[in-house]
Amino acid sequence: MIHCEGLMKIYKTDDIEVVALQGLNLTVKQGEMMAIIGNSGSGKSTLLNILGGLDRPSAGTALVGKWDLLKMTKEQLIEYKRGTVGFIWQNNGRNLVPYLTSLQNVELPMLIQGKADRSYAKQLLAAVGLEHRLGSRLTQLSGGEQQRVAIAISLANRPQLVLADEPTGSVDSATGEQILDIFRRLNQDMGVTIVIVTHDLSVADKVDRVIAIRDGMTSTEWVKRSAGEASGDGHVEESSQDSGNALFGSHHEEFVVIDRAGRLQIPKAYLEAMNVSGKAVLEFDGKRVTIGPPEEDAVRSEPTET
Ligand SMILES: Nc1ncnc2c1ncn2[C@@H]1O[C@H](COP(=O)(O)OP(=O)(O)OP(=O)(O)O)[C@@H](O)[C@H]1O
Repeated sequence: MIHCEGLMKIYKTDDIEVVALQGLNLTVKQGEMMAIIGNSGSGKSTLLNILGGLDRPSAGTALVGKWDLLKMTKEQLIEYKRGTVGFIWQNNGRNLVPYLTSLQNVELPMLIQGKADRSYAKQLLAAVGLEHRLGSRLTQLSGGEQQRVAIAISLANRPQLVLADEPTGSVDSATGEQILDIFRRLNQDMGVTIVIVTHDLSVADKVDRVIAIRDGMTSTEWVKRSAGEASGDGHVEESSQDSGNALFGSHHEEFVVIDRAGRLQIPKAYLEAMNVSGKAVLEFDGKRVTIGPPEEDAVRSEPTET
């Protein structure tokens, strides 16, 4: 469904250039529900905006379904935004028209497309548990209910892909959980691919896969283990918070992402602990690669006896 390779985004202002994505690789399968996490400024929103057709990539490959996001014309971009992809923002104001009812809000994108379908709009509101609030104006709905209307709106034009930017960011944790359960149901029932960008680590339990972005590149990936695997021998390797292993415990298997050119990101904490900067020594024993400081640095960093 999504294939990004070597994706670059450079923002140019008068006198500076900001490299927001620097060769990012990402593949998302059709029908997958996954999350992207990362520190502030790591490039999550930039990636989501590119996938949503709201921003243009600078270079690389970005394919979504049949669309090539680097080569699309303006007209194709409009068609893509209306028909292929649905977007949910943290800030409801961007999703919803406050003086319309829930039902009118869901019908609006259909009308813009010239494809009014009241019964499908009702069906979507029922799917998010709001069949009893069809005629309510948005001001009469709670934050969580408004977010559910936003989910129904994102599905109005039957997109194959839904992108959600911090969908649980402005609701309490119980409501956040409900929203994620709705996503999961829609993902299973309608087969829609869902990509969630979030700071909320509890999202990990609700998705198939979590990918971390660091400095504009995908760095680490956690894949949810099946119930049998998770209970296995219960052995979980401990490592620093920065590597992320401690984030999701034994329910997820952690992988480092290696791009086609063989590049990977080593967590800063590991490099500092090894006293490695600039260059390192790699050893391969036929099965595993070990990385360490160059010999003279290793000797220098060893404690001296007195
Ligand atoms: N329109 C823009 N013009 C210039 N720089 C930008 C622009 N948008 C984002 N950036 C920069 O690109 C980098 C990535 O920003 P981005 O918003 O994608 O990060 P993020 O991971 O979504 O952060 P947050 O979690 O805080 O939303 C940051 O250094 C940011 O300052």
